[in-house]
Amino acid sequence: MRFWKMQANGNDFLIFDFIRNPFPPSLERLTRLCDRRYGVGADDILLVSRSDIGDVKMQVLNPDGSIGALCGNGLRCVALFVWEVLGRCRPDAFIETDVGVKRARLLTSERCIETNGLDAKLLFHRSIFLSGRSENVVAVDVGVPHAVVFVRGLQEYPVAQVGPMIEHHPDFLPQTTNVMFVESNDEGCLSIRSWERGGTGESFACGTGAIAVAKVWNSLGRNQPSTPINLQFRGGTLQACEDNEGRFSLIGSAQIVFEGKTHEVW
Ligand SMILES: N[C@@H](CCC[C@H](N)C(=O)O)C(=O)O
Repeated sequence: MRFWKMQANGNDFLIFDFIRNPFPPSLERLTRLCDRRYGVGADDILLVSRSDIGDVKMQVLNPDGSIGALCGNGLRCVALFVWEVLGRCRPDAFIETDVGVKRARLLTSERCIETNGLDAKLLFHRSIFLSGRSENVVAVDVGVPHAVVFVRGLQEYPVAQVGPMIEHHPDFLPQTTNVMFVESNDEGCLSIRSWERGGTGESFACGTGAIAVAKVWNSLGRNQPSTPINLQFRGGTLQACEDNEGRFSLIGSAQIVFEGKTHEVW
């Protein structure tokens, strides 16, 4: 089966075209391809299928087989797929997700893609206790759940240890949560390391995570809504901006890395 390996700010995906492939393999077989040694390697699988209300529908499949209702970086990859692979007209793409139709727009001057209409809702702010430490966490719903944690010494922070503890913490039940570890410098610039739920682990960027952090930062009065915020991830910078109605736009890059075909006995 054909697939497209894509990346958006280092958050990498395998895209499968369920529009032109009438006999897709099982989801279990697809997720095995996320493995970086036994498969192709990807943070998530993105399934592109027909939509009655948008250009295409995007479904997000995590490496452990769970479903994500939205993927901020994935939206830009699917928009590029709609333009480059499906050959639809630019500069807009309307992508159906489990949390509504999102618009993507090519910004030719910057070779970037902007997505719009992304909602973020603050849920709770509390201290949570983990083995031997406690962290202040702000929970934000961006279609998928996020926990935003401000830390010091981000580059040395034990993301791989603390990430899974917060991901599976009982305060987030019945769901698990993505976790954004954030450090602000003296000038108010925000650096983020993202821990993604569902078997992904630490990723190089997270689009919905960028919006969660921007929402918290605006709600703390550290930035005026309608003023764009730059969020520095390991995989590069994403720009988020909240409009008057509290909805976000997100700007970042996306790229098709290569096209492949799985072996018949895979
Ligand atoms: N694994 C996430 C969905 C993917 C989030 C993504 N990387 C993004 O850019 O927003 C989940 O199941 O919540």
